[in-house]
Amino acid sequence: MKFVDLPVVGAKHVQAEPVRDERGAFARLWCRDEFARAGLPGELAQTSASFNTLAGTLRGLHFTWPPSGEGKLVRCARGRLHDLLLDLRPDSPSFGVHCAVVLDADERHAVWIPPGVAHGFQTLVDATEVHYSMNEPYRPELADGYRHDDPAFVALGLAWPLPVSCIGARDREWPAFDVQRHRQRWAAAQQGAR
Ligand SMILES: Cc1cn([C@H]2C[C@H](O)[C@@H](COP(=O)(O)OP(=O)(O)O[C@H]3O[C@H](C)C(=O)[C@H](O)[C@H]3O)O2)c(=O)[nH]c1=O
Repeated sequence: MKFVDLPVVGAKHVQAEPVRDERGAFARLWCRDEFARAGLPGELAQTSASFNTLAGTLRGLHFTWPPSGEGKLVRCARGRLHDLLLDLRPDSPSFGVHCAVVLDADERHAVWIPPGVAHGFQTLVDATEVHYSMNEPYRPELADGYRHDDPAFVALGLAWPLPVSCIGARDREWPAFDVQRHRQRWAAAQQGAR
């Protein structure tokens, strides 16, 4: 595997390196020691999958408050998707930075999303399946989100490749992002964890 830094500090594009032969190919998708050497958690706690019927389906933007240490390795298991990260960690050098990677099932690459970084994706073809591997169990009480088209993010240049064909009610109704309020909640969550 190759680990390529993304503009969001700590995020990586994890590129599979298939070994091909007459039968097809073989590729390692996760390795405790290789991940540890790349500075990523060397253990996994949960894996999940989402099944998305229509091209243009949008899920996100989701993140977790401190003290969550939940990072996500996101992979496209079928189809293609536009995978987007937005750094919502006020103490990060890349706070407010967003970036996106196209994940295609045929390439078998993945994206590592560090804890506290908002994640969303939009499917680019019908019947796209997304697999998640998390290094900590899901903690719903720390999970939160903002709208994919929040004006504050649009002002940062955040955009999506297709018109949204399908989006869940919760993802339509997240509160507006306010940077001061976000910073305050983040600091309070960090204090509460101490
Ligand atoms: C994440 C998660 C969810 N759930 C339950 C909670 C809901 O009842 C149901 C669907 O959850 P949610 O609507 O959050 O699923 P998505 O909207 O697909 O969110 C996912 O896609 C976005 C882009 C992400 O980055 C999130 O990490 C990931 O949760 O599964 C669980 O039981 N365990 C879990 O780990």
